[in-house]
Amino acid sequence: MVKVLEIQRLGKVYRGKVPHRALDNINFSINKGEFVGIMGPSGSGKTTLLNLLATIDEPSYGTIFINGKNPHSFSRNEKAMFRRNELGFVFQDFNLLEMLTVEENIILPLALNGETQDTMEQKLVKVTKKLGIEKLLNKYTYEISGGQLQRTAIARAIINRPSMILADEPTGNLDSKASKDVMEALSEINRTEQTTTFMVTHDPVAASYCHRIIFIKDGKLYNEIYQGDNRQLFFQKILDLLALLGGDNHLSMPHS
Ligand SMILES: Nc1ncnc2c1ncn2[C@@H]1O[C@H](COP(=O)(O)OP(=O)(O)OP(=O)(O)O)[C@@H](O)[C@H]1O
Repeated sequence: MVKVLEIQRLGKVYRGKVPHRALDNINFSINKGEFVGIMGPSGSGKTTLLNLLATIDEPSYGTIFINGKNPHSFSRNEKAMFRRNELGFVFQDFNLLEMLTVEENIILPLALNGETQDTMEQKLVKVTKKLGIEKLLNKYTYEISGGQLQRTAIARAIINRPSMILADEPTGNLDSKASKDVMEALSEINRTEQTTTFMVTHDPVAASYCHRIIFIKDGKLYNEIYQGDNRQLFFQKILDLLALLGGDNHLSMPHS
């Protein structure tokens, strides 16, 4: 198994009048092609962990290897290149640019890398077909629905074929129908492209699409569970663990 992510003894202490240990001795790894979710109560350290993986914040101790590289040992410019080439980001509020069309938003990472018009066109066609948004290319972001916005953001995240997608509450701003569309799109991409995906979520239905969920509490690993082949049972296990954790769970059932 190729490890795309390896986290060793990772810790983060926020310095302040009263220092706060937001992450404490975290160890885990993610294999190529895995779809892993992270859940935990508010304040448990999920965003902190995501920020460290995204290289926008520095660990206090421990190491992170992504694709065998330790991006925290890089210079500022190298980190920016690393983010652009190795990571794809999907956010709760989409982070698309309003003054650009769907097409322009999606090809932005390629344009920044100086790719040719032909290459951009080829990659655009492939990725937008996969996400079922090929008819929306000339629309502006205010002309499309939440689910379509998130599928556009996913297209932008994967067009460079990153080593890993980091998704931060990708269904947080969506109704249940759009959430289902987005989670099915992420699953399909994970399955067909072997895109390793790491997702923070509070939503147990979204989480039930993952192969594995890691639970954290007070900055420490608490438990992890695997989907197996029964998503309904996995969903129930997620609810049970959230109840144990004292997490906020939505008591809706997964869509079949
Ligand atoms: N910049 C900061 N300075 C000091 N403390 C911080 C900072 N950022 C986060 N914290 C603290 O670290 C802990 C973990 O926060 P974090 O945002 O990672 O939690 P979370 O699991 O993402 O929460 P939520 O689900 O509410 O988004 C919290 O107690 C928070 O108050």
